[in-house]
Amino acid sequence: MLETGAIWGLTGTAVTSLMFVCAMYSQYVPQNLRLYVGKYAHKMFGWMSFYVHIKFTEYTEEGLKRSENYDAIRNYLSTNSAARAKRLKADESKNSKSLVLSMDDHEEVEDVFEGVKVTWHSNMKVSQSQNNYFSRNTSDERRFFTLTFHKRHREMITTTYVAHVLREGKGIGLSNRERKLYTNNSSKEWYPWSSGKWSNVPFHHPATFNTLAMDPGKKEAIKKDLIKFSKGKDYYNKVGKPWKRGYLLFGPPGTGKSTMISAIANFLEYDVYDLELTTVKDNSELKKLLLDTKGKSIIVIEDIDCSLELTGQRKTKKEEDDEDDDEDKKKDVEKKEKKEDEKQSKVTLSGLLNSIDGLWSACSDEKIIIFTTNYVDKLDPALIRRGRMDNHIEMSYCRFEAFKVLAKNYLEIDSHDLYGEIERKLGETDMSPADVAETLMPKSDEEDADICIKRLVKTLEEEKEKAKKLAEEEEKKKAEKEEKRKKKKADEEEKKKKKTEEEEKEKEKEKKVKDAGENGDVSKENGDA
Ligand SMILES: Nc1ncnc2c1ncn2[C@@H]1O[C@H](COP(=O)(O)OP(=O)(O)OP(=O)(O)O)[C@@H](O)[C@H]1O
Ligand SMILES: [Mg+2]
Repeated sequence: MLETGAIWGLTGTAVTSLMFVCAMYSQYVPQNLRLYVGKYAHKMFGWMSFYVHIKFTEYTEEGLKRSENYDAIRNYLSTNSAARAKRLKADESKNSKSLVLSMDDHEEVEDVFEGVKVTWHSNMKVSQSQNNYFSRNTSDERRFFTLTFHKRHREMITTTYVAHVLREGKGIGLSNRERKLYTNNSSKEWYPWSSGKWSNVPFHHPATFNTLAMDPGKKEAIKKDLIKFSKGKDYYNKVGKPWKRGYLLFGPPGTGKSTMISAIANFLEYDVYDLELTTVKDNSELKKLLLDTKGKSIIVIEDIDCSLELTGQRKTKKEEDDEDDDEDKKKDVEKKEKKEDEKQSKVTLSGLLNSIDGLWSACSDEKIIIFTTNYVDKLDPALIRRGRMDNHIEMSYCRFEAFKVLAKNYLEIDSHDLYGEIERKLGETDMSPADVAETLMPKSDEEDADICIKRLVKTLEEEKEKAKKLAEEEEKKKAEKEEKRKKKKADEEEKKKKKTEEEEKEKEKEKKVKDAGENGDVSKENGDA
């Protein structure tokens, strides 16, 4: 029986000999031969082994683009199996809103799927590469996951399991990602090395459907519509419709159109693309911008009536207003308008419609497009027809139901003695939720809910008075205008009458002269005779 000391001695000798053989092998055997031996040794082990290995690399073949599959697997493992790993790595990814804990390099975890056990290894290989620019060697860390399983499960693992891991991992990545607010750059900045067509910042708007003040029934209907849309991938496929939905938000200023967009983005966890049409040069630029948007996003065009000359009606209105002005003034306005038109983008209504339709038919990703406007009547019907803008939502002045939400948000109260009076007054006055919210907000620590509610009652009274005065002034102006119009008409008729009289007089005069001439001729003829 060997003693412990002797065993250690023998082991040490064996290890030293092995190291010596390895050193000799790499020193004296040519590299080509080593590669050859390595290749066949690998093949032989493959034949003998019962296990299959699949490698998923961090970067794609070209080495430039990060592999989406690698990230999906990392997400999957960090949620499902990484808790079992002994060493974890905390990644503070640029696009992730929280820390991602994943397996550290050279760790291994097991996963079980439909009763089959598989093993995931996380590997890291350092390769030396020549940096041409500085003519020096740099080391390059390449990471990859290896999936190992018994070869009798090959069919199930390569199809069902891998698809399951990628799908789950992508889903986890989406819910974990930091959402973005994108704004379009002018085409002068569209370089690959700069921010490209869109610049982005993290999207952190706190608005939610809970804080949005509007009719509860309407709010629920919108939420249901959004849920149905976001889960409707198969349904849209089945009916042959691109997976998109258009919303038109209209209403007076300060009624919560922009707030609603943020609430929708937070509800669905979508990115927001805020498209500023006035910086888009032409229709083709618009198309490129829209095609460069990702799925699970909302594309917003705010104040669509101001972004483009979309309607003929607006001109008509201007013409009506200009009716009373004198010619010089009219010419000045026309000149100014022409200059502004030249400065504006060349995007046209048909260009916008084509881009929207073309975009959706080209890429059927999960996208919502939202237009907002203060004047829905001014929009061309082609722009807002169903199919393009499927859901028309009116954001209205603050009524009692909306007020209750604001009072709960801003003052944390559900009732007050003055609620009855407020309900009546809100029905008589058109005050926007933005104004009500501002009045309700405590302006100092000393102000409590009671003070703020009383201030609102007072403001509502003032607003009612103001509206009354405004209506009276409007009425007066209208009457004056009507008077002016009637006077103008009477003057014109008087002028016309005078002109007709003068013309008649002139005609009579001419007739007399003619008659006199004819009589003169006749008497002359008679005299001659
Ligand atoms: N319905 C609402 N619910 C909650 N807050 C609101 C609502 N409407 C307005 N507000 C408050 O008023 C502010 C202005 O509202 P918002 O910008 O959404 O109005 P808008 O309809 O987009 O106005 P505009 O037509 O001028 O763009 C918001 O920051 C929000 O605090
Ligand atoms: Mg707005």
